[in-house]
Amino acid sequence: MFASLRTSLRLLGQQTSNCVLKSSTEQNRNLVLCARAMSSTPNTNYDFQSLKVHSPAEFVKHVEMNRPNKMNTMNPDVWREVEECFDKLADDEECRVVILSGAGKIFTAGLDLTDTSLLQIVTSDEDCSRKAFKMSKFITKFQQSFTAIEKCPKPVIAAVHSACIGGGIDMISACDIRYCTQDAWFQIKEVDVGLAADIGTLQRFPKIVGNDSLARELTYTARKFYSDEAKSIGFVSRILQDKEQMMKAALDVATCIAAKSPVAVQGSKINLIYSRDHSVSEGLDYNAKWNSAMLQSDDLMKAATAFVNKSKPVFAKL
Ligand SMILES: CC/C=C\C=C\CC(=O)SCCNC(=O)CCNC(=O)[C@H](O)C(C)(C)COP(=O)(O)OP(=O)(O)OC[C@H]1O[C@@H](n2cnc3c(N)ncnc32)[C@H](O)[C@@H]1OP(=O)(O)O
Repeated sequence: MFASLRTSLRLLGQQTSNCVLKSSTEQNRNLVLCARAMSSTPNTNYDFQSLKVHSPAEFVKHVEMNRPNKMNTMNPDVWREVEECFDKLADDEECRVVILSGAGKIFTAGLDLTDTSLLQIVTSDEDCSRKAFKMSKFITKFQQSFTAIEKCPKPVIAAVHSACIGGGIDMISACDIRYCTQDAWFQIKEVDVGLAADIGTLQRFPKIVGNDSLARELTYTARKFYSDEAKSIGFVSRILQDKEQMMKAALDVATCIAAKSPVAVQGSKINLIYSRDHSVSEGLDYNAKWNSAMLQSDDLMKAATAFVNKSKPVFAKL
C-alpha cells in the first residue's frame, strides 16, 4: 500500500514539475495572499475586562473567563467581549485551537442576576410591542456572542470545573469538545429564574446528547447533573481528577489539533456544523463542493509526503 502511495506521490511530483499542479496551487496561494492583503490586518489585541487570553503553546489560545469575584457571571459587557474575542480568534492565523475555562471557584454561575439591563427594558413605560422589539434585539445580541464561538472555525475546547449553570450551558454547548473535572456539575437553571433558556441551550444541547427525553427532563426540572452523568450522556467526553489535570489534558489535545493541517481541521468543523443543521444529502453536497477547492491545498501533499517519509509535516499559517 505504501509502495503505491509512493508511486502516486512520485507521479504527482512529476506533474508538479510539469507545472500541471504547480500552476493551480500557486494560483490558489496567490489568491489567498491577495485576499489577505485586501482584508484589513487582523486585530490580535486581546485586551479585555472580563476575559484573559493566554498563549500556552504554538497556535493554541486559552480564553479564561476572568470575573472570579463575580462567579464568572455574564452581563452585557461579558457577552460583547466574548463575541469580539472569538471574532478575533477566527481571524488570527496564530490561533488554530482555543481552550475556554473559568478563573476562580467555579466555571460560571450564568446570568448575572444583579445586572439591571434586562429589568430596565421590562419596567420601562413603553408599550409592550416596543419593549418586545428592544428585548428581541437584546436577546439576539447575546445569542450572537455564543454563536461567535460556533462560527469561529478553530475548534474550541471547554474545560469546566465545579459549577456550570444557566448561560454556562448555552456557552459550552456552542463549543466543539467538553472536558470537566470530577467535581463538575451542570444545571439548565433557566426555569428556576422564570425564563425559557434563549441563548442556545434549547437548540444545541439536545443535539449534543441525542436524548430528547432527557434533554426535556433536565430543561423542565432544572435538576443538577454531575460529571458522571454528563459523560454518560455524551455532554462531556472526558472527566479529569482536578482542574490542573483537566487543563493539562485540554492543552494536550489542543497541541495535537494545532499540529494538524489548519485547512483540514477548520474545514472539518465547518462541515460538521453544516451537516448537523442539514440533511445527509445536503451535507454531502456541501462537503463535495468544499473539498473540490480544499483538496487543492498544499497541506494535502505535505501530509501525504510526511506520512511516506515518516516525518512531521509543517503547515503554513491560515
Ligand atoms: C437574556 C437572558 C440571557 C441569558 C440567560 C441566562 C440564564 C441563566 O444563566 S439562569 C441561571 C442564573 N444563575 C443562577 O441562578 C445561579 C445562582 N447561584 C447559585 O446557585 C450559587 O450562588 C452558586 C453559583 C452555586 C454558588 O454557591 P455558593 O458557593 O454557596 O456561593 P453563594 O454564597 O451562593 O454565592 C456567592 C456570591 O455570588 C453571588 N452570585 C452567585 N450567583 C450569582 C448570579 N448568577 N448572579 C449574581 N450574583 C451571583 C451570590 O449572590 C453571592 O454574593 P454575596 O455578595 O457574597 O452574597
